[in-house]
Amino acid sequence: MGKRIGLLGGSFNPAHRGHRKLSLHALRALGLDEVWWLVSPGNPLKPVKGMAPFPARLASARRIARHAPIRATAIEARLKTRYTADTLDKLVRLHPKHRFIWLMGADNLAQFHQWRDWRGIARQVPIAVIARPGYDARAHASPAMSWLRRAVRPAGQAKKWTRWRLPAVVLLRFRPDPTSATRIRAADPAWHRQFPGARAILSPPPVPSPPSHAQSLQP
Ligand SMILES: Nc1ncnc2c1ncn2[C@@H]1O[C@H](COP(=O)(O)OP(=O)(O)OP(=O)(O)O)[C@@H](O)[C@H]1O
Ligand SMILES: O=C(O)c1ccc[n+]([C@@H]2O[C@H](COP(=O)([O-])O)[C@@H](O)[C@H]2O)c1
Repeated sequence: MGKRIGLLGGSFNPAHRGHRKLSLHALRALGLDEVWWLVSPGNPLKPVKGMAPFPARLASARRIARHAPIRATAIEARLKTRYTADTLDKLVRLHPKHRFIWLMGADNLAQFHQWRDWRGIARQVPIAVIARPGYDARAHASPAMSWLRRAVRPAGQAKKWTRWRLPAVVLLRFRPDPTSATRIRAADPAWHRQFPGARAILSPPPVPSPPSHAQSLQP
């Protein structure tokens, strides 16, 4: 049966309670069946330096997602995609009965215009933007938002997102959570060591590739 699924892409370097809270809020506000976390093999706009190994980031996401309708996945590693537009193309074709909505924090909306084919993404799936302390003004003034402004839907109609004509954006506001992975890394740069087999990537590998075991990881 087709499900209503929220997709939260992220580096999860590491995953934290902000990810969990925004996902639980989106589940309620959008009437979702599940949220899938797409742990990125490598955000095209972020440096490899300082990025913990994929298995440690995925393991941290699985730990934070426990006992909730949230699935921390290696979908992008399995599909061999890094750009969101490519991931969505493949996911929509792989799961024709499911309905997908893209979730992002306000910081991501502020730089959304730098993503490959961002207008195409907005025409492919609705987008729910979750308020984030310190970023909301920048997100509202962003180039992407000036294009998307006419596509904004009232938050009171958020549960009707499957019926919206695209592009469509809804801004979700709930008690803001100031947690960030940057702060967690600053307090504990070796956070990934708590996950067996985790190694810090201190310099870029010659050919970036997903881990060989990624094929066996659950969606
Ligand atoms: N506290 C938060 N409130 C709202 N959105 C958040 C929050 N934390 C993360 N997000 C959103 O979750 C997604 C994945 O975030 P990511 O894994 O990059 O975490 P982060 O804390 O933003 O990391 P970093 O500090 O390394 O940039 C992004 O869309 C981001 O905007
Ligand atoms: O497709 C792109 O061009 C693109 C550029 C930057 C970020 N993204 C995606 O944005 C999501 C959030 O990334 P991050 O690192 O801010 O957590 C994650 O799914 C990335 O793959 C995608």
